[in-house]
Amino acid sequence: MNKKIAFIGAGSMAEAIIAGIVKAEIVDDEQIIVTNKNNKERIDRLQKRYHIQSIVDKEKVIQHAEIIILSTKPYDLEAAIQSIKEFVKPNQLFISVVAGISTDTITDLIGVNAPVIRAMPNTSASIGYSATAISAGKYATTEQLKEAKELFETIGTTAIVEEDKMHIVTGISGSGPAYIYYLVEAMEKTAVESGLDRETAKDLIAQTIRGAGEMLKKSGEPADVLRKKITSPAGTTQAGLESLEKNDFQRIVKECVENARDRSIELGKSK
Ligand SMILES: NC(=O)C1=CN([C@@H]2O[C@H](COP(=O)(O)OP(=O)(O)OC[C@H]3O[C@@H](n4cnc5c(N)ncnc54)[C@H](OP(=O)(O)O)[C@@H]3O)[C@@H](O)[C@H]2O)C=CC1
Ligand SMILES: O=C(O)[C@@H]1CCC=N1
Repeated sequence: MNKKIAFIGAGSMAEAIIAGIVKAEIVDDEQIIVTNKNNKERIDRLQKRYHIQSIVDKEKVIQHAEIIILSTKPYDLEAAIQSIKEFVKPNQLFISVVAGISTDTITDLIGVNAPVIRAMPNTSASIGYSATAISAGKYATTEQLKEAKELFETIGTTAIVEEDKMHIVTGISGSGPAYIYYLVEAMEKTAVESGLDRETAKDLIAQTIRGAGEMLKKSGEPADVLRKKITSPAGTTQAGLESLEKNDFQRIVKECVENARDRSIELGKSK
Protein backbone atom coordinates (compact mmCIF):
# COMPACT_ATOMS: atom_id res chain seq x y z
CA MET A 1 0.00 0.00 0.00
CA ASN A 2 2.67 2.47 1.15
CA LYS A 3 0.38 5.49 1.31
CA LYS A 4 0.85 8.45 3.61
CA ILE A 5 -1.66 8.08 6.41
CA ALA A 6 -2.50 10.95 8.77
CA PHE A 7 -4.28 10.35 12.08
CA ILE A 8 -6.36 13.26 13.39
CA GLY A 9 -6.68 12.20 17.02
CA ALA A 10 -4.04 10.20 18.85
CA GLY A 11 -5.90 8.36 21.60
CA SER A 12 -6.42 4.65 22.38
CA MET A 13 -8.08 3.77 19.09
CA ALA A 14 -5.54 5.62 16.94
CA GLU A 15 -2.72 3.92 18.84
CA ALA A 16 -4.31 0.46 18.48
CA ILE A 17 -4.56 0.96 14.70
CA ILE A 18 -1.04 2.42 14.43
CA ALA A 19 0.39 -0.49 16.44
CA GLY A 20 -1.38 -2.93 14.11
CA ILE A 21 -0.29 -1.21 10.89
CA VAL A 22 3.31 -0.86 12.06
CA LYS A 23 3.43 -4.52 13.06
CA ALA A 24 1.97 -5.57 9.70
CA GLU A 25 4.57 -3.42 7.89
CA ILE A 26 2.14 -2.35 5.14
CA VAL A 27 3.51 1.18 5.07
CA ASP A 28 6.89 2.55 6.03
CA ASP A 29 6.62 3.75 9.63
CA GLU A 30 7.51 7.34 8.70
CA GLN A 31 4.57 7.43 6.26
CA ILE A 32 2.31 7.54 9.32
CA ILE A 33 1.68 11.00 10.76
CA VAL A 34 -0.14 11.63 13.99
CA THR A 35 -1.61 14.82 15.42
CA ASN A 36 -3.99 15.69 18.24
CA LYS A 37 -5.51 18.73 19.92
CA ASN A 38 -2.80 19.84 22.33
CA ASN A 39 -1.19 16.90 24.14
CA LYS A 40 2.27 17.18 22.54
CA GLU A 41 3.82 14.78 25.00
CA ARG A 42 1.36 12.08 23.87
CA ILE A 43 2.15 12.39 20.14
CA ASP A 44 5.87 12.55 20.85
CA ARG A 45 5.54 9.34 22.83
CA LEU A 46 3.75 7.69 19.88
CA GLN A 47 6.49 8.96 17.55
CA LYS A 48 9.18 7.34 19.69
CA ARG A 49 7.28 4.12 20.29
CA TYR A 50 6.34 3.43 16.64
CA HIS A 51 8.97 5.47 14.74
CA ILE A 52 6.20 7.49 13.10
CA GLN A 53 5.96 11.27 12.64
CA SER A 54 4.22 13.52 15.13
CA ILE A 55 3.32 16.92 13.74
CA VAL A 56 1.45 19.77 15.41
CA ASP A 57 1.01 22.02 12.35
CA LYS A 58 -2.24 20.83 10.75
CA GLU A 59 -1.30 22.11 7.29
CA LYS A 60 1.84 19.95 7.32
CA VAL A 61 -0.17 16.99 8.58
CA ILE A 62 -2.66 17.22 5.72
CA GLN A 63 -0.32 18.41 2.96
CA HIS A 64 0.96 15.05 1.76
CA ALA A 65 -1.57 12.69 3.34
CA GLU A 66 -3.39 10.34 0.99
CA ILE A 67 -5.54 8.78 3.69
CA ILE A 68 -6.80 10.82 6.65
CA ILE A 69 -8.05 8.79 9.60
CA LEU A 70 -10.45 10.70 11.84
CA SER A 71 -10.04 9.34 15.36
CA THR A 72 -11.27 11.99 17.79
CA LYS A 73 -14.19 11.59 20.17
CA PRO A 74 -17.53 12.30 18.46
CA TYR A 75 -17.97 15.65 20.26
CA ASP A 76 -14.50 16.83 19.12
CA LEU A 77 -14.94 15.86 15.49
CA GLU A 78 -16.41 19.14 14.25
CA ALA A 79 -13.58 21.24 15.73
CA ALA A 80 -11.00 18.75 14.43
CA ILE A 81 -12.39 18.98 10.89
CA GLN A 82 -12.57 22.78 11.15
CA SER A 83 -8.86 22.82 11.95
CA ILE A 84 -7.91 20.90 8.78
CA LYS A 85 -10.59 21.66 6.19
CA GLU A 86 -8.81 24.58 4.54
CA PHE A 87 -5.88 22.26 3.71
CA VAL A 88 -7.92 19.38 2.27
CA LYS A 89 -7.26 18.48 -1.35
CA PRO A 90 -9.45 16.57 -3.80
CA ASN A 91 -9.10 12.80 -3.69
CA GLN A 92 -7.81 12.59 -0.16
CA LEU A 93 -9.64 9.66 1.37
CA PHE A 94 -11.19 10.15 4.82
CA ILE A 95 -11.70 7.14 7.05
CA SER A 96 -13.63 7.82 10.24
CA VAL A 97 -13.59 5.48 13.22
CA VAL A 98 -15.74 7.93 15.19
CA ALA A 99 -18.79 6.27 16.75
CA GLY A 100 -22.22 7.33 15.58
CA ILE A 101 -21.35 10.08 13.07
CA SER A 102 -22.51 9.39 9.51
CA THR A 103 -20.42 9.73 6.39
CA ASP A 104 -22.89 12.37 5.12
CA THR A 105 -22.34 14.50 8.22
CA ILE A 106 -18.58 14.21 7.82
CA THR A 107 -18.77 15.14 4.14
CA ASP A 108 -20.89 18.18 5.07
CA LEU A 109 -18.38 19.21 7.72
CA ILE A 110 -15.49 18.95 5.28
CA GLY A 111 -17.50 21.06 2.88
CA VAL A 112 -16.41 19.45 -0.40
CA ASN A 113 -17.54 16.13 -1.88
CA ALA A 114 -14.84 14.30 -0.01
CA PRO A 115 -14.85 10.51 -0.15
CA VAL A 116 -15.58 9.21 3.35
CA ILE A 117 -15.48 5.66 4.64
CA ARG A 118 -16.69 4.75 8.09
CA ALA A 119 -15.06 1.99 10.07
CA MET A 120 -15.77 0.51 13.46
CA PRO A 121 -12.71 -1.39 14.71
CA ASN A 122 -11.97 -2.32 18.30
CA THR A 123 -8.90 -2.02 20.50
CA SER A 124 -7.80 -5.59 19.77
CA ALA A 125 -6.41 -3.95 16.60
CA SER A 126 -3.19 -3.41 18.53
CA ILE A 127 -2.44 -7.14 18.38
CA GLY A 128 -4.02 -7.80 14.97
CA TYR A 129 -7.32 -9.12 16.37
CA SER A 130 -9.76 -6.32 15.59
CA ALA A 131 -13.17 -7.14 14.16
CA THR A 132 -13.76 -4.13 11.92
CA ALA A 133 -16.98 -3.27 10.13
CA ILE A 134 -16.68 -0.89 7.20
CA SER A 135 -19.16 1.06 5.11
CA ALA A 136 -18.71 3.52 2.26
CA GLY A 137 -20.17 7.00 2.05
CA LYS A 138 -21.71 8.25 -1.18
CA TYR A 139 -18.54 9.77 -2.65
CA ALA A 140 -16.27 6.81 -1.87
CA THR A 141 -15.40 4.60 -4.81
CA THR A 142 -15.32 0.80 -4.86
CA GLU A 143 -11.56 1.08 -5.18
CA GLN A 144 -11.36 3.23 -2.03
CA LEU A 145 -13.58 0.80 -0.13
CA LYS A 146 -11.23 -1.99 -1.19
CA GLU A 147 -8.28 0.07 -0.01
CA ALA A 148 -9.89 0.68 3.39
CA LYS A 149 -10.66 -3.03 3.68
CA GLU A 150 -7.04 -3.88 2.92
CA LEU A 151 -5.88 -1.41 5.54
CA PHE A 152 -8.13 -2.83 8.27
CA GLU A 153 -7.32 -6.42 7.27
CA THR A 154 -3.81 -5.76 8.55
CA ILE A 155 -5.26 -5.33 12.04
CA GLY A 156 -7.79 -8.17 12.06
CA THR A 157 -10.90 -9.31 10.23
CA THR A 158 -13.26 -7.04 8.30
CA ALA A 159 -16.92 -7.05 7.29
CA ILE A 160 -18.51 -4.64 4.86
CA VAL A 161 -21.92 -3.54 6.13
CA GLU A 162 -24.57 -1.03 5.12
CA GLU A 163 -24.02 2.22 6.96
CA ASP A 164 -27.27 2.03 8.95
CA LYS A 165 -25.92 -1.20 10.53
CA MET A 166 -22.95 0.64 12.03
CA HIS A 167 -24.89 1.44 15.23
CA ILE A 168 -25.57 -2.20 16.09
CA VAL A 169 -22.03 -3.16 15.04
CA THR A 170 -20.74 -0.60 17.53
CA GLY A 171 -22.95 -2.20 20.18
CA ILE A 172 -21.49 -5.65 19.60
CA SER A 173 -17.92 -5.48 18.33
CA GLY A 174 -16.84 -1.85 18.88
CA SER A 175 -17.77 -1.86 22.55
CA GLY A 176 -17.75 -5.66 22.79
CA PRO A 177 -14.24 -6.18 24.21
CA ALA A 178 -15.23 -4.02 27.21
CA TYR A 179 -18.12 -6.35 28.06
CA ILE A 180 -15.75 -9.31 27.98
CA TYR A 181 -13.21 -7.50 30.19
CA TYR A 182 -16.01 -6.68 32.64
CA LEU A 183 -16.93 -10.37 32.77
CA VAL A 184 -13.28 -11.25 33.33
CA GLU A 185 -13.03 -8.74 36.20
CA ALA A 186 -15.98 -10.46 37.90
CA MET A 187 -14.59 -13.97 37.29
CA GLU A 188 -11.12 -12.99 38.51
CA LYS A 189 -12.52 -11.38 41.65
CA THR A 190 -14.51 -14.51 42.48
CA ALA A 191 -11.54 -16.78 41.82
CA VAL A 192 -9.30 -14.71 44.10
CA GLU A 193 -11.98 -14.63 46.81
CA SER A 194 -12.08 -18.43 46.55
CA GLY A 195 -8.33 -18.63 47.19
CA LEU A 196 -6.78 -18.81 43.71
CA ASP A 197 -3.87 -16.47 43.02
CA ARG A 198 -4.69 -13.62 40.59
CA GLU A 199 -2.08 -14.52 37.96
CA THR A 200 -3.24 -18.13 37.68
CA ALA A 201 -6.86 -16.99 37.53
CA LYS A 202 -6.04 -14.43 34.84
CA ASP A 203 -4.18 -17.00 32.70
CA LEU A 204 -6.92 -19.62 33.03
CA ILE A 205 -9.68 -17.12 32.18
CA ALA A 206 -7.82 -15.55 29.24
CA GLN A 207 -7.11 -18.95 27.70
CA THR A 208 -10.73 -20.00 28.31
CA ILE A 209 -11.99 -16.95 26.40
CA ARG A 210 -9.44 -17.47 23.65
CA GLY A 211 -10.43 -21.13 23.34
CA ALA A 212 -14.14 -20.33 23.24
CA GLY A 213 -13.51 -17.69 20.54
CA GLU A 214 -11.50 -20.15 18.45
CA MET A 215 -14.20 -22.83 18.91
CA LEU A 216 -16.82 -20.38 17.65
CA LYS A 217 -14.70 -19.66 14.59
CA LYS A 218 -13.36 -23.13 13.83
CA SER A 219 -15.78 -25.81 15.06
CA GLY A 220 -18.58 -24.86 12.66
CA GLU A 221 -21.05 -25.18 15.53
CA PRO A 222 -23.23 -22.39 16.85
CA ALA A 223 -22.86 -21.03 20.37
CA ASP A 224 -25.88 -22.84 21.83
CA VAL A 225 -24.62 -26.24 20.61
CA LEU A 226 -21.16 -25.58 22.03
CA ARG A 227 -22.74 -24.50 25.32
CA LYS A 228 -24.86 -27.65 25.55
CA LYS A 229 -21.79 -29.86 25.04
CA ILE A 230 -20.28 -28.42 28.22
CA THR A 231 -23.46 -28.63 30.26
CA SER A 232 -23.72 -32.07 31.87
CA PRO A 233 -27.12 -32.83 33.41
CA ALA A 234 -27.01 -31.85 37.09
CA GLY A 235 -23.36 -30.86 36.66
CA THR A 236 -21.34 -27.77 37.51
CA THR A 237 -22.07 -25.82 34.33
CA GLN A 238 -25.79 -26.29 34.73
CA ALA A 239 -25.52 -25.01 38.29
CA GLY A 240 -23.65 -21.93 37.07
CA LEU A 241 -25.95 -21.26 34.11
CA GLU A 242 -29.05 -21.58 36.29
CA SER A 243 -27.80 -18.61 38.26
CA LEU A 244 -27.36 -16.57 35.05
CA GLU A 245 -30.84 -17.58 33.91
CA LYS A 246 -32.41 -16.77 37.28
CA ASN A 247 -30.83 -13.31 37.08
CA ASP A 248 -32.08 -12.79 33.51
CA PHE A 249 -28.69 -12.83 31.81
CA GLN A 250 -30.21 -12.79 28.28
CA ARG A 251 -32.25 -9.70 29.10
CA ILE A 252 -29.29 -7.93 30.67
CA VAL A 253 -27.07 -8.57 27.65
CA LYS A 254 -29.84 -7.54 25.26
CA GLU A 255 -30.27 -4.29 27.17
CA CYS A 256 -26.52 -3.72 27.23
CA VAL A 257 -26.14 -4.11 23.45
CA GLU A 258 -29.28 -2.09 22.72
CA ASN A 259 -28.15 0.74 24.99
CA ALA A 260 -24.78 0.89 23.23
CA ARG A 261 -26.53 0.81 19.84
CA ASP A 262 -28.92 3.58 20.88
CA ARG A 263 -26.09 5.71 22.25
CA SER A 264 -24.40 5.45 18.85
CA ILE A 265 -27.65 6.63 17.20
CA GLU A 266 -27.83 9.53 19.69
CA LEU A 267 -24.20 10.53 19.05
CA GLY A 268 -25.04 10.73 15.35
CA LYS A 269 -28.05 12.95 16.01
CA SER A 270 -26.28 15.27 18.42
CA LYS A 271 -23.93 16.29 15.64
N1 LIG B 1 -11.63 3.16 22.21
C1 LIG B 1 -12.29 2.22 21.51
O1 LIG B 1 -12.36 1.04 21.88
C2 LIG B 1 -12.93 2.59 20.20
C3 LIG B 1 -13.11 3.90 19.85
N2 LIG B 1 -13.72 4.22 18.67
C4 LIG B 1 -13.89 5.63 18.32
O2 LIG B 1 -12.62 6.19 18.17
C5 LIG B 1 -12.66 7.55 18.51
C6 LIG B 1 -11.51 7.87 19.45
O3 LIG B 1 -11.70 7.15 20.65
P1 LIG B 1 -10.50 6.98 21.67
O4 LIG B 1 -9.23 6.76 20.93
O5 LIG B 1 -10.95 5.99 22.67
O6 LIG B 1 -10.47 8.47 22.32
P2 LIG B 1 -9.30 9.20 23.11
O7 LIG B 1 -9.94 10.16 24.03
O8 LIG B 1 -8.36 8.20 23.65
O9 LIG B 1 -8.55 10.05 21.96
C7 LIG B 1 -9.13 11.14 21.33
C8 LIG B 1 -8.04 11.90 20.59
O10 LIG B 1 -8.66 12.95 19.85
C9 LIG B 1 -7.82 14.10 19.98
N3 LIG B 1 -8.53 15.32 19.66
C10 LIG B 1 -9.50 15.95 20.36
N4 LIG B 1 -9.85 17.10 19.74
C11 LIG B 1 -9.08 17.20 18.64
C12 LIG B 1 -8.95 18.17 17.62
N5 LIG B 1 -9.70 19.28 17.61
N6 LIG B 1 -8.04 17.96 16.64
C13 LIG B 1 -7.26 16.86 16.64
N7 LIG B 1 -7.33 15.91 17.59
C14 LIG B 1 -8.24 16.07 18.57
C15 LIG B 1 -7.33 14.04 21.40
O11 LIG B 1 -6.21 14.89 21.54
P3 LIG B 1 -5.81 15.60 22.96
O12 LIG B 1 -5.34 14.47 23.82
O13 LIG B 1 -4.72 16.53 22.57
O14 LIG B 1 -7.05 16.27 23.47
C16 LIG B 1 -7.01 12.55 21.50
O15 LIG B 1 -5.74 12.30 20.94
C17 LIG B 1 -14.02 7.82 19.15
O16 LIG B 1 -14.81 8.57 18.27
C18 LIG B 1 -14.61 6.45 19.38
O17 LIG B 1 -15.98 6.46 19.14
C19 LIG B 1 -14.10 3.26 17.77
C20 LIG B 1 -13.94 1.95 18.06
C21 LIG B 1 -13.41 1.48 19.34
O1 LIG C 1 -17.30 3.86 23.92
C1 LIG C 1 -17.26 4.39 22.82
O2 LIG C 1 -18.02 5.34 22.54
C2 LIG C 1 -16.32 3.86 21.76
C3 LIG C 1 -17.03 3.39 20.54
C4 LIG C 1 -16.84 1.91 20.51
C5 LIG C 1 -15.91 1.63 21.60
N1 LIG C 1 -15.61 2.71 22.25
